[in-house]
Amino acid sequence: MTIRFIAASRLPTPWATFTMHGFEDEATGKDHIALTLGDIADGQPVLGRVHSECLTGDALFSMRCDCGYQLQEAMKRVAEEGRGVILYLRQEGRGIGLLNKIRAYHLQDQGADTVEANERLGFAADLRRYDLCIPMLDHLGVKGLRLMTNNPRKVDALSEAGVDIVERVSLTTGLNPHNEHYLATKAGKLGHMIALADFVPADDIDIERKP
Ligand SMILES: Nc1nc2c(ncn2[C@@H]2O[C@H](COP(=O)(O)OP(=O)(O)OP(=O)(O)O)[C@@H](O)[C@H]2O)c(=O)[nH]1
Ligand SMILES: [Zn+2]
Repeated sequence: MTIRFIAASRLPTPWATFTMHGFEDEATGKDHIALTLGDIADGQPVLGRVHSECLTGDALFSMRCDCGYQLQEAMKRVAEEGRGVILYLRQEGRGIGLLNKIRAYHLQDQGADTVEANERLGFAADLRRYDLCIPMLDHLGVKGLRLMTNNPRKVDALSEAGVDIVERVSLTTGLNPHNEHYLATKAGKLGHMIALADFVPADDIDIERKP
């Protein structure tokens, strides 16, 4: 696998002005990005998130999942700390791609849960890989992560790939009537370490895009 660094630029957001680093995966042709803030190459563990693309949640404000809320919260927390990294991986739909995710959503509209829908389409529940994080983090000089996630498989997969996860930081936000069942399935079938009672409800979150 060859991940090639292409270019970096400023990325002003409502929470901080991040540096955006663009990478290309030469094997798949996919591009991935990292948002960074502060000095993350000083050898100390870095607050971080490894976020999988969810066009519907991240860009279209979908309430079916918690992805957009988690991304916003992760960016906010990194900004508050003044230091951190967010790897944004183009592994849409847990690796099945956008159009297959829409197929899966169609099955979910008819009653399947998120895991059953993937299986009915002939996919495993989760096809993501995390080894591409290693060259990205190496390029950025990150030595260890305090990783914001509720997904134990992500922690294991990243550790197995060679990322030093020094701590798991919970990221429970964005609960709403449309994603309650989805989140319960993640806890029940995918092993996510979440209890619905811990969630910050979506109603309490501002989508802040003021200049
Ligand atoms: N196939 C499929 N993918 C989904 C569905 N809902 C969200 N996704 C994708 O799931 C990915 C996010 O994964 P999640 O399981 O929500 O979260 P996670 O990254 O495993 O764990 P956290 O770090 O706790 O957020 C993104 O790529 C989304 O596009 C769904 O119903 N079906
Ligand atoms: Zn999502």
